[in-house]
Amino acid sequence: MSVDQGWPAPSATGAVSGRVTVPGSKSISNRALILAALADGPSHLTGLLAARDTSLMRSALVALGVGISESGSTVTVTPGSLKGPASVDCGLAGTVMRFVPPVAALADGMVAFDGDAYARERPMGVILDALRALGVRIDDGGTGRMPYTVSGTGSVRGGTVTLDASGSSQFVSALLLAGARYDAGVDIRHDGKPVPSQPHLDMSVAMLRERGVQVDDAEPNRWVVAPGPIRALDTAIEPDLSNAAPFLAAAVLTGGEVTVTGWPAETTQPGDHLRDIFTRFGADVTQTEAGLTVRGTGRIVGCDLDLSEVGELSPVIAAVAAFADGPSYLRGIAHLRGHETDRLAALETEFNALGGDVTQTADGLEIRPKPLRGGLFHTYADHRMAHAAAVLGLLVDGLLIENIGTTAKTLPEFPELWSELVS
Ligand SMILES: O=C(O)C1=C[C@@H](OP(=O)(O)O)[C@@H](O)[C@H](O)C1
Ligand SMILES: C=C(OP(=O)(O)O)C(=O)O
Repeated sequence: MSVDQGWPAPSATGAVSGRVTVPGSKSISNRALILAALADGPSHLTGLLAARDTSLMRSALVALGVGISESGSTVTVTPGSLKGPASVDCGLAGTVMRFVPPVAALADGMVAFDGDAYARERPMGVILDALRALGVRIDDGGTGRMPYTVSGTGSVRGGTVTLDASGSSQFVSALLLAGARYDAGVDIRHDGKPVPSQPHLDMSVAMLRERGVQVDDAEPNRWVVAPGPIRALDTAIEPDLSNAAPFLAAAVLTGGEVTVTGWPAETTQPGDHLRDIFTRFGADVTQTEAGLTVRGTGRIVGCDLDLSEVGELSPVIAAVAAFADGPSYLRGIAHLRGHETDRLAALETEFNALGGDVTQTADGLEIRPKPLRGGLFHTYADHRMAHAAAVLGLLVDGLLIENIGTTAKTLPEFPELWSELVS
């Protein structure tokens, strides 16, 4: 086995400026695939992300009996009768390991789930218990973790379920996406500390409503999905605004100007919060028909930010904060310990290994800027750790990113797009 010497992160020789087009949103793509698979007819999807997480989702749905074909840039999803036996590889994709079991519960037969080694560490018990409460047979050997099997009978009773989704919004989204197809629909009640990632919940609800599903989310911490058909819908997937973060950060840190094309005027994506976040760090942000433009002003202001709604942005935000004029406090992100890796521990360890001064708190990170030196930055199979490392590498000579290929989880083109923009 060859030893990974690390990918030399390009350093910025001046202000980084340019235009970037990022591919489709992971979160919208995987929701669109699930909803099309459960719909009342074929759906045509354009702009679907082609990356590891979406390819795992496609394979999972095909294994269950869904037809998926591709012609040019259009992916056609044709619902089929859902059947086991089948095996699903979840990789490290939260959207596959959480969103597919409620779909597999509708299949007739047994569906076995497994994934990457670290996927077994990611929290799963809440969604498995919720499915059990809705009448689904699940065997996880009593672990509450992967691997597990879902043994369906072709229908799910559904009804009311109470769960604690403070560990991940995906537990709620998973039930929302399939719930209309359950006999009694689903009435989800959250009981616990606040549910993170509100934009992702809004995304699930909005995408269901676009397909004619009745969802009542008027009461806090409760979502009621009426039973009924999910209408097929031809739709274009928005660019992934969270994956735009490192490119825009390059402008903030180098006093450059970067435009991300096709930024939607309205969206439920958490990445839209970057407009506000980068403004708070001191950048100029403008949105036009051409896209979103971020211009670095030469001043990077230390910030106190509650990132609970937009946790997936945290690694890149932490990298920007490492060069600010004062300390930054990132709060509300304890649930990042259950992401691709324990992101709070990973960011603390890797930034400090370069000479940084980062401390984990109970629910976030304190980042006190210090001069950083080069070295090998470990990425823990986490695409967003790689993005954070690339951002640091702009201003730190000799930074090597271990396993840059991990960016294929949601943006396989990252190394090329990054090199093109920075050099
Ligand atoms: O529903 C989704 O598509 C996602 C929800 C969020 O999960 P958590 O609520 O577990 O953070 C987010 O971090 C993840 O990248 C994608
Ligand atoms: C947390 C993330 O992914 P997942 O969908 O695997 O949970 C992420 O992309 O930052």
